[in-house]
Amino acid sequence: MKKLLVATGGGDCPGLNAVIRGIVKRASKEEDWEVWGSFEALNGLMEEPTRLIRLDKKTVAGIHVKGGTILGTTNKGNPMNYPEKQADGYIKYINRIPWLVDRLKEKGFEALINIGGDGSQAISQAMFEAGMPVVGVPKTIDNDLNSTDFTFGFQTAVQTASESFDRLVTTASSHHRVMIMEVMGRDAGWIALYTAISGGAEICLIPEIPYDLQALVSKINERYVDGRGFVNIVIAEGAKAKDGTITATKGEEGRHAVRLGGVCYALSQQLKDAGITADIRETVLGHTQRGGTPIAYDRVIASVFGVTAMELVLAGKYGELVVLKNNQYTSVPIKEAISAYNYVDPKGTLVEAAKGLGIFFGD
Ligand SMILES: Nc1ncnc2c1ncn2[C@@H]1O[C@H](COP(=O)(O)OP(=O)(O)O)[C@@H](O)[C@H]1O
Ligand SMILES: O=P(O)(O)OC[C@H]1O[C@](O)(COP(=O)(O)O)[C@@H](O)[C@@H]1O
Ligand SMILES: [Mg+2]
Repeated sequence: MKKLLVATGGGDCPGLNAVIRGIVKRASKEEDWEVWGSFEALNGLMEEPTRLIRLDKKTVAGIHVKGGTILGTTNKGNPMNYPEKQADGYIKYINRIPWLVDRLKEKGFEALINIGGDGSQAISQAMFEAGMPVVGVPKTIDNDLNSTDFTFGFQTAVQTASESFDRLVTTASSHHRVMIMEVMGRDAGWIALYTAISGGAEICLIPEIPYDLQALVSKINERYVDGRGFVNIVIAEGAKAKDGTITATKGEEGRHAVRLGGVCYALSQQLKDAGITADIRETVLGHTQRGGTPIAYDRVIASVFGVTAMELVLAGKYGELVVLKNNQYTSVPIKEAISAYNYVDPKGTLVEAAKGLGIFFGD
């Protein structure tokens, strides 16, 4: 029997279970492959005793509709830069990739499918370069991974954000308020842009287009006559004013350098300081965007990604990331996918179309 290990890394996202099920179902058609899962990314493999689980058709039955990941995940403790406490209490960062590859082989694994975003796929590439046969599957609600039309989880996050946006519109109009809704996305404005178009926002602020505060004030004032009117703003967590800075706190040890969040409060204060007298209310959607059951579109992408990833393993095509490119399921070298970040193009057709709909980007 050949053994395959599956891991889910980075932030969770709707559709992870559908990928796991796709891999297992496709593998079960083969007589010589056995699928195992590692708990909390590769922590399950790194720990002693290991925390690994045999995945068969029974284990994965019906899980494609469930949010989160049955394997659990982590976005800390990067094995490429692993925090190791020394005897004197000092934390030393070490590269555990060669050790991990040896460990996988020692446990009898012939291949690894690593499901994760840009951060996790950098780990996949490092393991591949260290001699491990790896296939990557792109996940993230942020859609910030290059080389794929979409990552699964993104459309579900947009759906959730869009439904919340609709609710904020009715209360904004009833109270003549300025509503600011903050969505996730790290350094990319994809969730904000799609939500703004879907919901019909007046203003959409994204990291790729730093906003001019005075222009925003004028736009808001245009919407008010004799103190009556309303404005709905969608702002991406990574957005910032021209000459301004991002709103973030220091990341925890061994994680991203910064933790984004709270930009809607910063914007609210900036608008008040700039003379906006209308009531302003702020909503941070936060992790509601990451939780819950995947919408049908994400279930389809995730399920097909799972099957495609297993087929790459069967074909011995390693170092590849499964992608959806021009509506075709295919793969690209992981190295290529992580070589660039997928930003919204400020001059692209989507932003232009949004402007055509009257959405203001603060530029
Ligand atoms: N297979 C893995 N084993 C251990 N840790 C992992 C693994 N995959 C991801 N991680 C952790 O998650 C981090 C990436 O998280 P993050 O950037 O939030 O997610 P994403 O991979 O979706 O971009 C990595 O830097 C690492 O700390
Ligand atoms: O759950 P945490 O650690 O607070 O992370 C929040 C971050 O994770 C995300 O939800 C998803 O990012 P990843 O896909 O890179 O994990 C970001 O949109 C957000 O900035
Ligand atoms: Mg990421």
